[in-house]
Amino acid sequence: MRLLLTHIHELYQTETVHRRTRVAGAEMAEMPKLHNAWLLIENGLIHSFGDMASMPEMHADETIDACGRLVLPAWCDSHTHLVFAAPREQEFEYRIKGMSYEEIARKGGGILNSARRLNETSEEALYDSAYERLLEVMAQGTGAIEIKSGYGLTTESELKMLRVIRKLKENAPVPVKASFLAAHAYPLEYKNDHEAYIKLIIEEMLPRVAGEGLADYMDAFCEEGFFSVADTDRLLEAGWKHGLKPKIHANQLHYSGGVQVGVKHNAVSVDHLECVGEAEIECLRNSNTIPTLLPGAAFFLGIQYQPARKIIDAGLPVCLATDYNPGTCPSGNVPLLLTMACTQLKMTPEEAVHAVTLNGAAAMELQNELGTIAVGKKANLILTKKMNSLAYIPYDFGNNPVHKMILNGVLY
Ligand SMILES: N=CN[C@@H](CCC(=O)O)C(=O)O
Ligand SMILES: [Zn+2]
Repeated sequence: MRLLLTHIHELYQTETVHRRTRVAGAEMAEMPKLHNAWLLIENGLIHSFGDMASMPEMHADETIDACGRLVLPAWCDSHTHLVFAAPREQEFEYRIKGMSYEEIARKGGGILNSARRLNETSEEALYDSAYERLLEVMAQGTGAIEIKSGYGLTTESELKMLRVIRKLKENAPVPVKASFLAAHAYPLEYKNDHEAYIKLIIEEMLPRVAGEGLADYMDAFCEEGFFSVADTDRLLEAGWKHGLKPKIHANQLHYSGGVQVGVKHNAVSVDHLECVGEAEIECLRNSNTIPTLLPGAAFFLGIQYQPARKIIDAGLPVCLATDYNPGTCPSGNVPLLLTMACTQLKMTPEEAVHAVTLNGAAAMELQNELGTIAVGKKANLILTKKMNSLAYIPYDFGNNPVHKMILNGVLY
């Protein structure tokens, strides 16, 4: 099956000779592109592309005139909690009236509230609602996604969540990565015995999760009032023993030491990063760990935004992800995330798009398959509505830039 796109107004993120695995620092502002371009897809992969002026004669099963439209790699959303049982709009109201996220959590709300609801919900119902959400975000441009467990908090419920994610992996037309996040909150029955819950995760849950091949990554919410640096240290070490690389929640609410413990364990990414100073930046500079920023959660909680400029100006890569979850960011809308990144984090449109394409792919270790327009990569692409430039996507806020999605070379 060959699909040909012609007269593409701008084709973004093109790579020819030089293949990049991530983009960092000043390079993030430079977005390679071709004007008035063509692109040929064969059997789900990018076959070739170039200038219309030098387009060779070729056969295609279907040809689309992309005049006036942009083509770019689909978004790679590397941090979500897409599987959940119920929304939490009541906590949203509590916060409007002045309660903080941590206060709500201490009273048994927040993550524990989601865990209660998930325990009462069947695997089938969880799958159906998650699949619906996945279809929604795919229609907004998402072409690869990471999904966490962490609303189970018992062995059976964590396994249930991870099986739902596995089923999504099997059935969705986009790559899905799974992270094991039993260390999301201490269940009430372990409130005064943290050691017993850590033991349960390490000795009972992890061997089963790894044994069934249910997770790609080990996650933990390293934060004051949640999992300490010492807890996280043990959990990440145990994850590695079962072949799970770390990818963790760090420095959302405090300068918690989460970045340092993540880097110590060679985490693929450390995510959130509202609280980042010189020590965290220095630590990241000497690592391969990708700083992943989740401005949607900062927006929705009304807390400080992540210092993206400081991180990029230090020569580091920045990845952006939605954090789609029922508590702190009930939205998986990447175009809206791009607007926040530009208006609040002061990232340029090019930096922001790099952060959710190549760097998003890298934060899921999919940089060799996705994230740029390169020969042999998977054809998961966005064909936009008519627009002039990349900047129009974050500028046109609240609106969906997608005209058609191309996933595995198939039009949606
Ligand atoms: N910060 C921790 N975990 C989620 C929120 C989970 C929840 O409140 O349900 C997050 O990434 O923001
Ligand atoms: Zn999260």
